[in-house]
Amino acid sequence: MRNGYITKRQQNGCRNQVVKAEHNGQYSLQQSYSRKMNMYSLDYDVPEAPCSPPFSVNGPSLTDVCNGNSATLFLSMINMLAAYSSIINGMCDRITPIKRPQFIYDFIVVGGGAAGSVVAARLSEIKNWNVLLVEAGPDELPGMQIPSNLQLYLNTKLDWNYKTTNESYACLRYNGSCSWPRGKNLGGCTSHHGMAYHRGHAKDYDRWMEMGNAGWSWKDVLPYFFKSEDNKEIGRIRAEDHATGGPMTVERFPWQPQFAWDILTAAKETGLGVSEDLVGQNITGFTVAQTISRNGVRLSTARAYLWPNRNRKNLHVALNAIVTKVNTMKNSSKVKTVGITFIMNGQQYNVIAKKEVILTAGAINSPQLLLLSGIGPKRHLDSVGIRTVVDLPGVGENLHNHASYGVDFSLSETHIDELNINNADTYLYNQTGPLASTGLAQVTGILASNYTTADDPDIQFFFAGYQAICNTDGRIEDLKMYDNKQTVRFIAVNIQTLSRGRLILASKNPLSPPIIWSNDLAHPQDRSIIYQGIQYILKLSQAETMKKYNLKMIDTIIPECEQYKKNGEMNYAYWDCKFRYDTRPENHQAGTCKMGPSSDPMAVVNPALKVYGIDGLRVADASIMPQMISGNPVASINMIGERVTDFIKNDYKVMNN
Ligand SMILES: Cc1cc2nc3c(=O)[nH]c(=O)nc-3n(C[C@H](O)[C@H](O)[C@H](O)COP(=O)(O)OP(=O)(O)OC[C@H]3O[C@@H](n4cnc5c(N)ncnc54)[C@H](O)[C@@H]3O)c2cc1C
Repeated sequence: MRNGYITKRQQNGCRNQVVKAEHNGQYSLQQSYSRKMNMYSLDYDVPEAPCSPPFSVNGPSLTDVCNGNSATLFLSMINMLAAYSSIINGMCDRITPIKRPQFIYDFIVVGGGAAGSVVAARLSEIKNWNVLLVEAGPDELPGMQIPSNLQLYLNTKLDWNYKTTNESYACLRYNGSCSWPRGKNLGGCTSHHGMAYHRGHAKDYDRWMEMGNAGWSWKDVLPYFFKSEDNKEIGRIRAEDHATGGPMTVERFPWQPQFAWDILTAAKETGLGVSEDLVGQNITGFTVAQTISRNGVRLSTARAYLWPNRNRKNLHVALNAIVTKVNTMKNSSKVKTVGITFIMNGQQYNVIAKKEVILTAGAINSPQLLLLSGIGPKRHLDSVGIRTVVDLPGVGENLHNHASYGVDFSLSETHIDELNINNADTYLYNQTGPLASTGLAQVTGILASNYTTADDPDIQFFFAGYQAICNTDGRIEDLKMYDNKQTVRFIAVNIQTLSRGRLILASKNPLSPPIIWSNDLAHPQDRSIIYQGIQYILKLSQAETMKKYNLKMIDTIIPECEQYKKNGEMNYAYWDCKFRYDTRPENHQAGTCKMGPSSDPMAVVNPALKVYGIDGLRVADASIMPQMISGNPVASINMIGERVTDFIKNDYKVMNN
């Protein structure tokens, strides 16, 4: 039976059933929980289905990523039921990885994240093109599909675990080293991210055009956002701003805590404004975000683009396969891409790309791979003993990210754990309730500081709290509880970063992480924008609607910053110090393989995303953005994936067949 597995006890007609199997892979924990015994039974049958086994993917389970305590059995039950649910875990829809590659492909795509999944899926639409997608990590795990588990698998082996170094203006509490998590699995960061759907706005892309990138204006890119989108909320939001029928489902989570709606009321009361749709008519204000999810289940880009095409004979996916080099050949004055080298299951493969290699390994790994392949600044390559193939000074430069600061408030209400038996039961049964959401992380807002105008806003707001997540014992940054009270976090993000850092190789060992220097917050305007965001946050927290919660700001003491307080007053100098000590790097890194015209000596790719000075090699991910867009970037990176495949199809004069 494909869906809905029956337990042994059900088959035996036993009254005290353990796992109540529902239709279509939906389950209920309710009757499996013996209140008297205060424990769960783990009695179940393995399904007889022509699908991959639910635990075929090796990786941490919920019990591994949560703090081991009395809830262990409860967590392992959720993990198991999620794994066996075809709706949540989709074991009948997943791709089957190859055991070994062919010797030659038409196209090789490196990295299966927000861009790579799109590129591999779209290229393999052409039946006579053979496509290999190579991903360093494994497939996504069952527990990752539950929205409330946002970030839960970071800082495990499914994370590249990058750390920046030598920061003078950021993360000073951690000796100038910021944590930069990056997904190392099929889906890349889209299997870990907050799922908020945003596109930036018209001015972002028009700025790219002004930098010399013809064909990237808002008018040019909008059709590609539409191509990937399947919006489920047309009616509540305007049809002309959205599209249906694409692979990326965009919806709202089915559950919001009351506090989420109260933030919107507070925004109205304080004149900060509310928007029904931040990518529609009103690009500023506060809103409950639309999310990239499908019926209450996370929708990574791999799930959206690759899973439906799992049966294509011309699409091969290699997992746990780390690319170590792009191989090139010099013929008179021309350099040409030959293929790649990668390591899978301890074995090294050299695979040829007949047409092109497309790097979609993200803002850290794409430039790292170029450098390892001898494409980058000659002086740096000489210093690590790599022969220069193309002297391209911009590789690894122009690194930037969004940075933010979060203010915590404790509420008068007692903390209630949203991860409880009833909510888990609701989720497993019909993918609704708190587990089908990210709590307050689904609320966002966008406003303009006094450096800009409302049509080009530069501050975004995120929130945290009311998330049905287990205790990770500090492995990821948890919201702390104070006096057993509910706690919430209001975060102000600068979304128009002026500071720039760089990334270089630590050595020529492809498995060593690069040296990353973000230089976050070095530009005073970047800190000043966050400060203006904090003033909006304080205003919001004092709104009439918020009074019932009796919000109390938790002002964590940073000894180095106390000197700036004047008569206890939290002035600009004090906040400025706090931003530098307790910096919150967002996860929107970009710019390290900058797109630009040939006249720009720091450009790495041209507007068709071809790497300068070499044939048959493109980069298409967050690294090509000359300036990160002013919002959450996944939809924009999907758009880049859609665009590059159209560039390629045009170059080869092919139509989909
Ligand atoms: C915790 C978190 C929350 C976020 N929240 C949001 C949000 O709510 N909304 C939003 O829009 N964005 C969000 N983001 C940002 C967004 O997820 C990233 O910007 C986006 O996924 C980057 O896309 P990419 O294709 O450039 O890289 P990735 O998605 O990271 O994909 C790169 C892939 O390449 C693989 N790879 C790297 N090197 C190699 C190699 N040598 N060989 C083989 N494979 C390799 C990686 O393993 C990875 O799978 C969030 C990110 C994080 C981490």
